[in-house]
Amino acid sequence: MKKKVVLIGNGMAGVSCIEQLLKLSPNLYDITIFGSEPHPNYNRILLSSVLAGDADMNDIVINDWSWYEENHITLHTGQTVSKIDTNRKLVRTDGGISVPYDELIIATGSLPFMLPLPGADKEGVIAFRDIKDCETMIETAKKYKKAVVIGGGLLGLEAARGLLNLNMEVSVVHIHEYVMERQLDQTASAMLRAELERQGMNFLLKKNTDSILGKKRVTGVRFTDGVEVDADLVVMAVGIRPNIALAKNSGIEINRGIVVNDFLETSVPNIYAVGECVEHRGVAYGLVAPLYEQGAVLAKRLAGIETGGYHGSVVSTKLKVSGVDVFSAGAYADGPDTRAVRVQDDFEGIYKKAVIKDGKVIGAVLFGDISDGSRLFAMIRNGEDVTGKEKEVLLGEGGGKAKSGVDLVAAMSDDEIVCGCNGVSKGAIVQAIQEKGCSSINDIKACTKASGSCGGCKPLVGDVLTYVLGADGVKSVKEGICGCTTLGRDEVVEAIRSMRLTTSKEVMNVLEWSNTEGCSKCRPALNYYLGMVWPEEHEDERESRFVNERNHANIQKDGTYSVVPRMYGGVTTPKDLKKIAEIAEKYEVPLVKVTGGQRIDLLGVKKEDLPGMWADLDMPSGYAYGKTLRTVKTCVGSTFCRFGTQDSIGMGIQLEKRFERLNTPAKVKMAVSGCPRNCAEATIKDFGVVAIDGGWELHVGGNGGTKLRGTDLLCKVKTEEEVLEWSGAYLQYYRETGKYNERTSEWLERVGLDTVKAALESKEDRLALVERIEKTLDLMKDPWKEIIEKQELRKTFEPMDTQAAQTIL
Ligand SMILES: Cc1cc2nc3c(=O)[nH]c(=O)nc-3n(C[C@H](O)[C@H](O)[C@H](O)COP(=O)(O)OP(=O)(O)OC[C@H]3O[C@@H](n4cnc5c(N)ncnc54)[C@H](O)[C@@H]3O)c2cc1C
Ligand SMILES: NC(=O)c1ccc[n+]([C@@H]2O[C@H](COP(=O)([O-])OP(=O)(O)OC[C@H]3O[C@@H](n4cnc5c(N)ncnc54)[C@H](O)[C@@H]3O)[C@@H](O)[C@H]2O)c1
Ligand code: SF4
Ligand code: FES
Repeated sequence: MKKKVVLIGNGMAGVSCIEQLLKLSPNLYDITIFGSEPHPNYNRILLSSVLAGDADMNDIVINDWSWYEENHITLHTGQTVSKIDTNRKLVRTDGGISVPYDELIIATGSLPFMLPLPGADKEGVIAFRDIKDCETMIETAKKYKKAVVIGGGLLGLEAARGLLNLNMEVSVVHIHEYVMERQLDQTASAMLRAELERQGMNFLLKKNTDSILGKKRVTGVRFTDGVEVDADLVVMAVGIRPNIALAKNSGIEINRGIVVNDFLETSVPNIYAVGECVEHRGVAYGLVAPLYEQGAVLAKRLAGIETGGYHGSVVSTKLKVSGVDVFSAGAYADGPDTRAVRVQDDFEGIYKKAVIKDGKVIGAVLFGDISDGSRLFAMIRNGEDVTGKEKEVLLGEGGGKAKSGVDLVAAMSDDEIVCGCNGVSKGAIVQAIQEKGCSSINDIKACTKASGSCGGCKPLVGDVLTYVLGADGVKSVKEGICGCTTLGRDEVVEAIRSMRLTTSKEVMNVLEWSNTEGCSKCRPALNYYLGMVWPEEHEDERESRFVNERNHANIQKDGTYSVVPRMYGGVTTPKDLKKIAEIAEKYEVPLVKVTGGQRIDLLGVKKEDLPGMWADLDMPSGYAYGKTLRTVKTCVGSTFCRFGTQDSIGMGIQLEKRFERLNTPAKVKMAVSGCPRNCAEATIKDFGVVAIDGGWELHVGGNGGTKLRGTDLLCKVKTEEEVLEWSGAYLQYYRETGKYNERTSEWLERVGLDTVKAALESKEDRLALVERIEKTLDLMKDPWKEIIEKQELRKTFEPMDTQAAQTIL
């Protein structure tokens, strides 16, 4: 009869150990696994990517249900082991299941540390540890606006970025002056904070939380200095504690974690422990790479294969926030007996530091350019002597660094881990290249999962490829528009054009999307690109749009909507005002507000009231919700103002009537000022028109939002017809070359003003662009009218549908 091995904890470390064991000795044991969570084994690391919208829950499963079946593993999910009877060698769960073991592995992970604050038990106060927490945040963001993340470490910052992507306002509360102080020095930390602030994160530094405010649900946070901030959601990310209660109650020796020796043996015979619950040589790890190393040693031990044991790990980390490159490894802090080589380039926003002690690199911090990360990490782990060539560690000699990445790969043993997040060794990657024909980082990702999580090992995976195939044999890697494809925006649009693809399904099939359903990132993008290339042939895929664009109204924090009717150029009439007032009364609208774009906003409307209200209003949609032309703001201009040189109202109305309903990569705002005093603030708009003597100045690429940008002058023209021609050509060029979700301010910086000017310079080119934009504009219909008229669309606004509609994305 086979011996019985039982694993407590269906998480990353324990299951990885079982995977290794199955590889070494597939038939040695009867295997039983218990997991408290109701899911099969998944990649916890990627919860940050799910929250940020870069991955779906399906993408993060490491071993699905069938894997357990195929390997004859008995899996009990939703079962927490509550007792280990070490005398009778039995485990018992809270659900009443009792199973005997010959060998027992405890891999219960960690518990998030929840600050024991008054009010911490209120609704809306959560940790970020598992799928449930991630789902709670996604759901909360649909209804609420303000999030406070307590803790500016890796987890807190990744949670904050995800919540920003979910359109929440996010404040990060940190107890120290510098965020990520456990991984970064002050210079790198300050650079990181500046970048995250630019992305829209708000920081409350040197703040100690005193209490959580609110009745049943959280409404705010108070600090010990008396300051209070509003909060609809509080995420605590202030560290973790090894989950040791079960071991403790079973008489197993614990300290901070479950104490193990180099062979992962606990104080009780036949009981082992791996993962975050473990304390080895006084260290409890909180990153997966060491846990995989522990698992590999334990697997050998259980398989009866000789092993030198586990001797501890040096760790490296990379923050998984898009647009930010931060890397930290080893002992990064300066000490009395350390010296450092530093490179700082304020122009490019790059900072690199290698800490050296006794001739060896013992730690590194990189910001802005982390391409040296894996090379430095290998040097730290190998303990290579760099005496006399310390500067070359970062600066290189004659262009080359002390040792190239490929040299370092050559010196690595096959067992050494290249991808810490997924536990992939150099040997496994070499095998995938030699036996499965992998020749790019993406091939390796598909075959072995290496580089698929934090991405920090990409340079090292690249070095392994170069080491095996030579520089010419490696296919270059590019980032796809989302995790479902390796194709970039231009390639996808080109394929849509040349292969005449007209639906998202076709694109995903023909271009071999890895996830055949797409994800929340690519689905709306494809819908836009298809509509842009094939305005007549492509049928708008309503289900691919975000909730606001599906419902043609802006969802508010309490789940109600706001209604903004179109008012061309910000001009209204007493008749329309009376009508709006009556409708506001009829539907008991709680708030009527004039917007920044000179429109009237009716806030707090129930979803089921929307179609009726639109019908009563009988006005076009103001599109206050869409990736389209929002408003054309105007000043009073020459009609009334004594400084006005041109009719800015008339010009604004013409522009708005012409481009309303146009789908654009991101929202577009316009303004027209009647003279250079610029009362309509045209120079912070996507397209701003400013009247001058004898003509108009056309300004482009402005943005008054979080990433403030003043416009660039595109050109000066004389007539209103020219304004319409240039604006049409400009918008169409943006539509055809912009990335989905890219505002004109970002697009202009990417493609360059000179490129745009060159594209619009000749009248012939302008007219061709105008002809294409007109073709699209001719097809646009008012969405409110359409919903009022079509019963099947109207139905989706009935109360029963609310839940179903909201779970689509
Ligand atoms: C959002 C997020 C992002 C992260 N990003 C990174 C990253 O980029 N890089 C990195 O290296 N690390 C990262 N980490 C940390 C990494 O996920 C952990 O180090 C790793 O998951 C720990 O593995 P483990 O198996 O020890 O514990 P876990 O993965 O927590 O697994 C333990 C499992 O045991 C179950 N369990 C506990 N007690 C019992 C019981 N009595 N009976 C049955 N089941 C039980 C738990 O429910 C859990 O499912 C991240 C963590 C989070 C939360
Ligand atoms: N990219 C990655 O590698 C990654 C991402 C997420 C999580 N993780 C891991 O998950 C675990 C949990 O992450 P974490 O960031 O919670 O842990 P952490 O211990 O790394 O950071 C917690 C942070 O919270 C701060 N803090 C403590 N008390 C506070 C208070 N009262 N108010 C405000 N700030 C306070 C600390 O100064 C610290 O910087 C860690 O092991 C981490 O390594 C890793
Ligand atoms: S921009 Fe000039 S024309 Fe327009 S309101 Fe201001 S001062 Fe008058
Ligand atoms: S180390 Fe994170 S993906 Fe490889």
